[in-house]
Amino acid sequence: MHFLDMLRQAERLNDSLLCVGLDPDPERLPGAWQGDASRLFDFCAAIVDATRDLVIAYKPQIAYFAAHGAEAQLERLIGHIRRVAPRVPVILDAKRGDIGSTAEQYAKEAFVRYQADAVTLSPFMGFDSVEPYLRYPDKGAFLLCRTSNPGGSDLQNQRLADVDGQPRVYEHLARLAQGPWNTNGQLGLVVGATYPQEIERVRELAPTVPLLVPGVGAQGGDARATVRAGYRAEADGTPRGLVIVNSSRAVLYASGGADFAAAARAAAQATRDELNAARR
Ligand SMILES: O=C(O)c1cc(=O)[nH]c(=O)n1[C@@H]1O[C@H](COP(=O)(O)O)[C@@H](O)[C@H]1O
Repeated sequence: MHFLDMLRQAERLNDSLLCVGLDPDPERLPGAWQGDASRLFDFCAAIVDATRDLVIAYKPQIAYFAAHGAEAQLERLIGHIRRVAPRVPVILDAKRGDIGSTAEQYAKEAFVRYQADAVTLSPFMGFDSVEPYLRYPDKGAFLLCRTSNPGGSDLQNQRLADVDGQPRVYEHLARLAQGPWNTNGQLGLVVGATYPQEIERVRELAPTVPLLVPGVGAQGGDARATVRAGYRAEADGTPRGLVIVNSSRAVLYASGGADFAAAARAAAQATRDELNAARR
């Protein structure tokens, strides 16, 4: 199934725009697991079990596993998501971006090794660094566009003097992702919840691509403003412009105690409801 169809299906199934980010920091694991990197799978699997009917997607961040030599736990975790939430897509947050021949290897890593449904990419090196991912016709690729961190504006907000209308870098990128780069409808864009006005601008320039929006919860982004700026429904209620709103730490570490999974569920439910309230 094409990644976009999978997203739409999960959105309907769980009535949700919430993506739970799986960023397990050993130092923040609950109770006796604290500091034990062999428990990353156990922790994340418990979070998935507690939230699987509340989410449009899961987004494991590869660095949290690779930093601890825990890639096998990431593979196991994605297998676990397949078993307990087979209709929820997995976005591998890898933020890759390299020349074509190396990108071929990264694409294989994301889509063959980890069996992810989509990946995050830095578009800084241009279209030939993105194209190898598009050779997997059912998979998605989210290009960093206007990121949630303050330093995102250092480059992304600069104007391009040589392009018609002198757009900002992120505006130019939104146009490319909606048009010439989106050869098979596989592209999405990453826009931070911390900048709702820029989400609105990206949605204007890229009316139909899915937007992955991190930054609610721990980074303080506004959930309602995010949905109002980025979500677009068709007349029959079918989403035309989807937003996938990620929250990681605010869900994962809602409690540091034995009730961590129940607390994660409550946090996820509250965020899902807040997002839904904004689109109705
Ligand atoms: O690509 C991303 O997912 C991403 C882009 C961005 O602009 N900002 C951003 O925070 N992220 C990721 O989204 C997650 C945010 O985590 P929390 O701030 O804990 O919700 C982390 O995994 C970040 O790496």
